[in-house]
Amino acid sequence: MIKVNELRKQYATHEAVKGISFSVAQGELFAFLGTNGAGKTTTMNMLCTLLDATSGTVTINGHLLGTQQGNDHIRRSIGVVFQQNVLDARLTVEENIRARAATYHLSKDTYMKNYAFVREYLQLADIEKRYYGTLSGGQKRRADIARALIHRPHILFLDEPTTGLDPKTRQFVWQTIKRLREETNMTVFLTTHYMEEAAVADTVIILKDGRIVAEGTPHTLKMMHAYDVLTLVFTDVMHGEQWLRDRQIAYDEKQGVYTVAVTSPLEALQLLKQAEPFLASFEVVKGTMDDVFLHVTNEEVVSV
Ligand SMILES: Nc1ncnc2c1ncn2[C@@H]1O[C@H](COP(=O)(O)OP(=O)(O)OP(=O)(O)O)[C@@H](O)[C@H]1O
Repeated sequence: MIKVNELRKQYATHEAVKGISFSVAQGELFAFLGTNGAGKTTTMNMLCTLLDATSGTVTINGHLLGTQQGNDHIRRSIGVVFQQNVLDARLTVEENIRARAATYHLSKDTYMKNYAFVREYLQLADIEKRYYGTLSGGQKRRADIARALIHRPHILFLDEPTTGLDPKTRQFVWQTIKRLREETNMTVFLTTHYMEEAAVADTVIILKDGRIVAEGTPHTLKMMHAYDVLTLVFTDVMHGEQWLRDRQIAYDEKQGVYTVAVTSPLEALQLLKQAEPFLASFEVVKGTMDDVFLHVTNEEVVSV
């Protein structure tokens, strides 16, 4: 659905995107992560035809970005939800969506059908007649997503869609995205700072200073860059410490709790079997996408 090759963006003296390449398959949930200022929004704006690339090639849904005709086709193929709310505060939600639909020259029948679709998916019944400017942040987000979907695009771009929302609204946004993907096979390109959102993506890319520093499934990234942690409390501390030292197991100790990094739950199990005679309690804590993010953004460039 999306193919990006050696994409670059130079702003005056600053190169914000430094030759990145990746592809996104149809129906994929693709998470684009990065430190502040890494170039996520710049990349997304280039893919959405809002910003000219300095160099590189991009095809979206088979259309080449950068030509008038290609950009027109791409705009019809994509829906975009921006970080900031972009609807007109003085119009109602339905008027905003209708105004958007007009830019795609949808027939009346198609508009009615598509409106019924977004009204149901985004639960607009209680807000469609209200002025956009009077809505809460969560209600605005529902309207923003409905507007992005009114022409039934194949690909939905979401730039930090849940930032600043309460947990219930975040959950609603996520359930809606999940449903859209399951029921319409929509491709979703997402930028986010919430690692738990990235953990459910099919593919994750992590950007730092305009370069890709990691790419893979959440599972492979966690295998490579996050450790599971085994915590141990010993009944017999002397014996426990001696056992760790004898086996040359690196550990941290805080207030009688010993922490050991393990590569898998199976390794934890093997250690637990050995330590069982002098063990009071234990816990295995799984590595997270947070660990991955911190690891790859604090260290040297890592290719996965
Ligand atoms: N119009 C512009 N002119 C000059 N520099 C810009 C412009 N827009 C962005 N930049 C710079 O380019 C870099 C990338 O910015 P961008 O907004 O793409 O990052 P981001 O990854 O989306 O960050 P954040 O997570 O903070 O939203 C930053 O250093 C930013 O200051």
